[in-house]
Amino acid sequence: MAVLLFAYWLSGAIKRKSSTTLRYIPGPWLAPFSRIFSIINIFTCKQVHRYRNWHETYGPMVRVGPRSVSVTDPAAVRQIYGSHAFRKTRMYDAFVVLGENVFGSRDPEFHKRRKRLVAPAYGQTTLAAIEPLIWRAGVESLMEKLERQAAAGQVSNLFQEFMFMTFDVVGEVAFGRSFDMLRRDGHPILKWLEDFSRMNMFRIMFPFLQRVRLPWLFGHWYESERRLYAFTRDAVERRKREKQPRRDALQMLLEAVDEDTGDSMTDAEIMPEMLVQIVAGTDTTSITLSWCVYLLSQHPEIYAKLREEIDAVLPEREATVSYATVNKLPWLDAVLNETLRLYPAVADGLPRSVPKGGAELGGHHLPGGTVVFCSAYAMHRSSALWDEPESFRPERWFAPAEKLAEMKKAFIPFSAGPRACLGRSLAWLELKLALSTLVRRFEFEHVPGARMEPIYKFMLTPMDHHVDMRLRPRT
Ligand code: HEM
Repeated sequence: MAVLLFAYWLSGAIKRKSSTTLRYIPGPWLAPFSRIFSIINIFTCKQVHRYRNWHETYGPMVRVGPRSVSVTDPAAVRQIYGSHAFRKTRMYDAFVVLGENVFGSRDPEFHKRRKRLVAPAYGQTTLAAIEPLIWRAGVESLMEKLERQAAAGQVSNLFQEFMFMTFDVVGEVAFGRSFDMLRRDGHPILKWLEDFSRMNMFRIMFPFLQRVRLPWLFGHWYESERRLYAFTRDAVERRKREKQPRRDALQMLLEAVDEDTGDSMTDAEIMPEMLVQIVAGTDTTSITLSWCVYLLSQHPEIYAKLREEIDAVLPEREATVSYATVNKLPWLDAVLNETLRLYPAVADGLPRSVPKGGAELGGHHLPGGTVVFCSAYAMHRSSALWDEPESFRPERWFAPAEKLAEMKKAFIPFSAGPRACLGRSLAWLELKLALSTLVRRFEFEHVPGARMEPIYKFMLTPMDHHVDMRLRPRT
C-alpha cells in the first residue's frame, strides 16, 4: 500500500515538475515536487532567511513550490501589485473578521467600492483631527509609564509597551475610546482576537465549519467571537448615542456615503472595518518601532546624530510634540526608512494569483493560477539591488535623486498599487511622534538576554518578543 501511495505521489510530482512552463524557473530541487517548504515554514518561522538565500543563489525569480514563485525583480513586483489583475489568494479569507472588508476582500469590485467609502477614515483631515488623541492616548501615556518604570529601576520591554501603545491608539480613533492597555497591561480583546484567528484558520481549512457549529469542540472560540462582536457593536452604538461626536476614524466610517448610490454603510459593514484597523495597524507599527530602537542601541554614532537633530527642534523635554515639528527631519526619516528596509514588519507573503490565461513576468510565462509573491525581506536585502545590503546605513537615504528613485523601486514596506497600505500616513505619524519623543526624553541602552534573531510569524518579530531597554531620563 505504502509503495502504491508513494508511486502515485511520485507520478503526480513528476507531472507537476515537467508539465508547466514553471520548470524553467530556478529554485531548490525539491520545490517543484511538493509543498514541503510551506509546511516547514509554518513550523520553523524562518522562511525570510530561506527566501533571501535562495534569491541570492538563483536570482530574482525563484520557484518555491509546485505552483508558487517568489519574485524580487522590481519591475515584476510592480506588475504583480500595480493593478487588480493579480488577485489576492484564498489565504486572505483569514482576514475576513466579522465580515468582508477592505483588507481581506479578494474581489476587485468590492474592494474599489469599499475603499472609496473607508478612505476618508485614513485621510489627511482625519489625521489632523486625531493627532491630539494619538498624542494623549498613545505617546504621552507611554512616556508616563516609561517614566515610572525608569524611576523604579525597572528594565522596560519596549516590544510589549509599543504594542500596547498602538492598540490604545486604534482603540481611541477607531473604537471611540482607548483600550487602556498601557495602564492595565493588556485587554481581553487580545485573547478574543487570537481565538478568533485560530477559528478562522480552521474555517479556511475545513469550509463546512462556516455552516456547522461544534460547540463541544470550539466552545471557547465561539465565546471569544461572541465577545468580540458584542464589544465592537457596543462601540458603534455608544458613538451613535453621542450628541456631538468627535471627528475620528469611527465617525468617518459612520458618515461615509457611497457617491453612486447615496447609501451609508450599515453597522455590519462598519464593524469589520474597525477590526481591520487592529489587525493591520497595531503590530505593524509597534514592531517597526521595536526594531528601530534596537538598531539605534546597536549603532551609537547614528543614535547620536538622531538625538542631535531632535534636540534642535525640541528644546524642552516635556513639551507636547506636534507632527509638523518632526515630520520633515532628515535623520528621523532616514533611520525609519532604513529600519523598514532591514526589518519590514510585513516581510513576506502578500500572495497573488496569476490571472486566467497566464502572464509574462520577469522574462517567464506563468500559467494562470500560479501563486506569485514578493518577499520584502529578500528584496530589501538583495545584493543585486542594494550596496552593503545587510548593513544599517541610514545615510544611504541621502543619495542623489536618481539613485534614490532606483532605491525606492526596490523598497516596498507598505506594498504598492491599489492594495498598498491605506494606513501608512497614520503609521508615519505614530512612528515619528513616538520615536522623536522617546529619543528626546530618554537615553536608552539595550539589556542583552532575549534572542533578537528575526522570525516570521505573521510579522517579522524578534524571536522572544522582547526588546529590553534600560531607560534614563534626560534633562
Ligand atoms: C509601519 C506600519 C505599517 C506597515 C509596515 C504596513 C504594511 C502594510 C502592507 C505591506 C500592506 C499590504 C498587505 C497585503 O497586500 O496583504 C498593508 C495593507 C493595509 N494596511 Fe498597513 N501597514 C502599517 C500600518 C498600518 C496602519 C497604522 C493601518 C491603519 C490603522 C493600516 C491599515 C492597512 C489597511 C486597511 C490595509 C489594506 C489596504 C487594501 O487592501 O486596500 N496599516 N499594510
